[in-house]
Amino acid sequence: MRFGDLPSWAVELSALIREAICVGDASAGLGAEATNEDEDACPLPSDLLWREPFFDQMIANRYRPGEGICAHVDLMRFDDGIAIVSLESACVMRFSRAEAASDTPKQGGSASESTAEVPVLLNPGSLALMSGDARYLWMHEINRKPGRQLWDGRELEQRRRTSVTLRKLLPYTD
Ligand SMILES: O=C(O)CCC(=O)C(=O)O
Ligand SMILES: [Fe+2]
Repeated sequence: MRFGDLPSWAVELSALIREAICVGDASAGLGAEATNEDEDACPLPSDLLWREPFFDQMIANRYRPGEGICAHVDLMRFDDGIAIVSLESACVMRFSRAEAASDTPKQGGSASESTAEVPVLLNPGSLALMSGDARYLWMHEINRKPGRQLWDGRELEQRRRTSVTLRKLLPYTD
C-alpha cells in the first residue's frame, strides 16, 4: 500500500487511466465548456477527472484461486472516483445496494429492488471505475469460492489474480 508519492509506474498508470476514460476529451481539461452530452459520455465527472493529483493512494492486492474480497463500501476517507485495474485472472465483481444488507424492504417496496445484484465481468486488463452512487450507495465484492464465479452460465477458470486500486485521500479533518 502506498500513500502520497506513488511509484513511477503507478503515476504512469494514473495518466493512462485518465487518458482511457475520455479518449479525445482532452479539451475538457482546458476549460472548454462541457455539454451535457460530454458529461454523459464520460464515466467520471470532470471535477474528478481533472483533479490534481488524480490519485495519491494505491494498493495492489494479489489473490490466490478461491480468494476474493467481501462486500464493502470503500472508506469515506477516500474521495469519490476510484479506479481498479484487474489483472491476470478474469473475475466477476458483484455490486449490491449498501442498505440492502441491514434494511428490510419498506412497505410497498419490492424486495427484489433492494436485494438486486449487478454482476460485472472484469477481464485481465479491465478498468473498473466507481463514482457517485456506485461508490457511495453500492457495495462491491468478489466471491471466488467454488461455484460463485459464473458468467454466461459458465464457471470462470480461476488463476492468481492481481488488482491495483487507485484512490485519492480526502484532506485530513479530526
Ligand atoms: O481487488 C479488487 O478488485 C477490489 C479491491 C477493493 O475493492 C479494495 O481494495 O477496496
Ligand atoms: Fe473496494
